[in-house]
Order: sequence, then C-alpha cells, then structure tokens
Amino acid sequence: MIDIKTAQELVLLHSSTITKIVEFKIENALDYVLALDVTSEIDMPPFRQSAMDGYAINKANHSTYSVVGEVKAGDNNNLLLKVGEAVRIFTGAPVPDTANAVVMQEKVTQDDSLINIDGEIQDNINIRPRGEQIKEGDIALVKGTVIKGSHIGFLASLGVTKISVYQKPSIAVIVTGNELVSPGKSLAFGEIYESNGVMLTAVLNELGYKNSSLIKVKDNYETTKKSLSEAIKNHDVVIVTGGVSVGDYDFVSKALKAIEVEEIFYKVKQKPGKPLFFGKKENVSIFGLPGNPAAALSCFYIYVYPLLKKSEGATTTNLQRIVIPMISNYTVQGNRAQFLKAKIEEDGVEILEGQSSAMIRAFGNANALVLIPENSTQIQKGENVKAILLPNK
Ligand SMILES: Nc1nc2c(c(=O)[nH]1)N[C@H]1C(S)=C(S)[C@@H](COP(=O)(O)OP(=O)(O)OC[C@H]3O[C@@H](n4cnc5c(N)ncnc54)[C@H](O)[C@@H]3O)O[C@H]1N2
Ligand code: MOO
Repeated sequence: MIDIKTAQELVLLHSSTITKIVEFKIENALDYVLALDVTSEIDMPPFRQSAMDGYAINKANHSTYSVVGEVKAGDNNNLLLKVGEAVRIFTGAPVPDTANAVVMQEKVTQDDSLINIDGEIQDNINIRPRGEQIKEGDIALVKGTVIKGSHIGFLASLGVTKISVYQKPSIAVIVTGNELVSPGKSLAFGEIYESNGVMLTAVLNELGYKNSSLIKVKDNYETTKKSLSEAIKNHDVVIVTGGVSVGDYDFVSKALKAIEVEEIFYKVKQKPGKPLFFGKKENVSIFGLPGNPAAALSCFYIYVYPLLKKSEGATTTNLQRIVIPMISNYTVQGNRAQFLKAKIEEDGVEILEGQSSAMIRAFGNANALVLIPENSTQIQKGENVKAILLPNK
C-alpha cells in the first residue's frame, strides 16, 4: 500500500492535459481555466478619477477658493482651473487636468461661491491616477487562472467581452451495486438508495463540470466490463464508485484489468478510502472510489479534484491547505492516516461527529478535511493540525 503523498503525486504525474481551446463570453466562463493571457486594452481607471464627493482644487497658498463649476460621474467636461479655483466634484467623476487635489466635502465650509479649507492639503489627495489599477498593454489575467466571479468583474471593468479557455474534461460517473435503488422508489429488504452518483454529479456541477454522465451498473462481471469499456471510449475521466474492495461481487478491479486499464496504484494507507484505485487507458484517467459514500467524497476531493484541475490546465490543482489549532481534544481510531470531516470556526477547527466512511451526514456541516498523520493517537486541544479547505463552503 502506498501513502497519501505518493498517491497524490502519481495522480498528477499521470494526468492528461486537455489542449482544446474554446472562446466564451466572460459571463459564461465561470470555473473554466484561462488558456491565453488577457492583456488590458485600456488604462484603468481610464482618466484621473475623484475618490470622494467634495471639491477639486488648483492649490493656492491661501485657504479660500472660488467655485467655478461642477463635474459629476459621467461628465466629460475638463474645466480649466486657475490657482485658487475649485470645482464641485463627485466620486467617480473625471478630475480636471488643472486640479491637483480633491478635498472631501466634510473638510470644507461653503459660503456662496466661496469655500474655505483648513489645514495642509496633500498633492493629488483623493485623485485616483489614470492606470492606477492596470495600464494599457499590461497582463490582466494569466493563463492557468480558474475564472471566478471576481475575475469576470475585473475583465468586464476592462471592457473584455470574450476569453479563451480550455475545454473541460468529459466525465462519466459509474455507480455499481445490486443493492442500489433510485430515490423515489420504495426499498425492498437489503436495498439502499443510490446516493453516490447523485452526490458526485451534484458536486461536479457545483465545481463547474456540468455535463457529466451518470451510469448505473449491477454487480455483474460482464456488464461491469461493458459499461466501463464504453465509458472509457467516450470520456476523458471515469469515476467508478463501489465494487473496488475484495468481496466476491466486487468486479471493478477485475473488469478494469480485463479491458487493459493500466493500474497506477490500488490501495492507499488512509482512512477513509483504503481501496482507492487509479489507472489509465491511453489518455483516459480512471478512478475506482470506495462505495462507502463519505469515503467516495473524500477521495473525490483529495484525488479526483486535483486531476480535473490539472487536466484543464489550472496552475493551482490541490485544494487550499491551512494550519489551524484544534478546538477540542480528539482520540484517533486506528493507525492509518485519516481525513476527518471538520468545521473551521473563528477560534480553530472542530472535528465533527459521525466519521464513519459509510455516513455522509457530517459532510454537510463540514467545510474542511483535517489530515491526521498515520500512527497518531491523541490530538490535544490547541495543537496545530493541517486542514484542507473544501470548495464552495
Ligand atoms: N475483507 C475486507 N472487506 C473490506 C475491506 C477490506 O480491506 N477487506 N475494505 C473495506 C473498506 S475500507 C471499504 S471503503 C469498503 C469499500 O468497498 P467497495 O468499494 O467494494 O464498495 P461496496 O462494497 O460496493 O460498497 C460499500 C458500501 O457502500 C454502499 N454503496 C455503494 N455504492 C453506493 C452508492 N452508489 N450509493 C450509496 N451507497 C453505496 C454499499 O451499499 C456498501 O454499504 O470495503 C470494506 N470491506
Ligand atoms: O476506506 Mo474505507 O473508506 O475506510 O471505509
């Protein structure tokens, strides 16, 4: 059995990158990875901009200024100010070329067309210089960035309408098991509701992989082989859940071997997710996640997520990790390294109740997975641990 770090490295080492580039309107590019640098075609701000409601002045060596006009946001007049003159100005308005400071209105007393300003006025105070945020010709976003709402806002502010992004991998989720019944039907004795497929499809959706296929397979060697084979033919990434352990009806490993999927690793020294399988057939990556729902989801975040990100050209592939103190003592069960469902609060991290890999309930309250190294016994309150932040939480 290999350790977690080796398994993660092997996944990234064997990921295949999708090279097809597509052009999208920025508003449709959320969660895609930028394939080409974006260069700004404008200075931002495009003009010297007032940062306050107040008065733009041409500084004099006295405190009284005469107000000779007004500029509001959107105006395109460029009033000429002589030394000792001021214009009424509002936040976002273009500052006249001849003004060299904007004084906020709270610092001004007005008497008809005269204003009085007390104290020293710093040169160019409250004026946002042209191109302060970015200059024409500079790189606004680098290739490899995963596009988020804030990036879309920044690009829109520069007048960008379309960007080039990598096509996303096409993903198949295959769930296996005779016991699985779709929610909505009634359960016979021995049956349970299928939840892994529904969950992984939803989590993929949440991460921007909107078009995954969900395939259901019974515990039958021939149909498992056929379904796997077809999924591999038609997708870039295949995620199977269940049937990867050593039981007589766990056909996934056997079927993968028969259809010549190369095993990169099988079994990792971790809890949950010991029987995790990762393999390749040409450029297609195949994961066999354990059937236990919490094990399947943990393995998805720790192994599948980085591969998906790498395959579409993202520069950051792993989920963000932080070091954070424990809020309470925790007694570790077993000696494998563990991913524990946890909640990050203001003063540290709390390990949640219900850690069994068969129980998915606690995941709903978790915003992180705490990684406990192998052979740990007791983690003390206040002790620092590594936490992996779950996305969209
Ligand atoms: N003799 C051994 N038995 C087991 C071992 C072992 O090392 N030796 N490992 C255990 C561990 S750890 C895990 S994890 C499981 C993994 O088993 P499989 O991946 O083969 O999964 P299944 O047996 O098919 O299912 C496990 C569990 O999960 C339920 N399940 C499966 N698919 C779904 C689904 N789509 N939705 C909801 N629930 C699902 C299934 O009914 C089982 O209860 O093996 C241990 N055994
Ligand atoms: O690996 Mo299993 O997921 O520990 O229950």
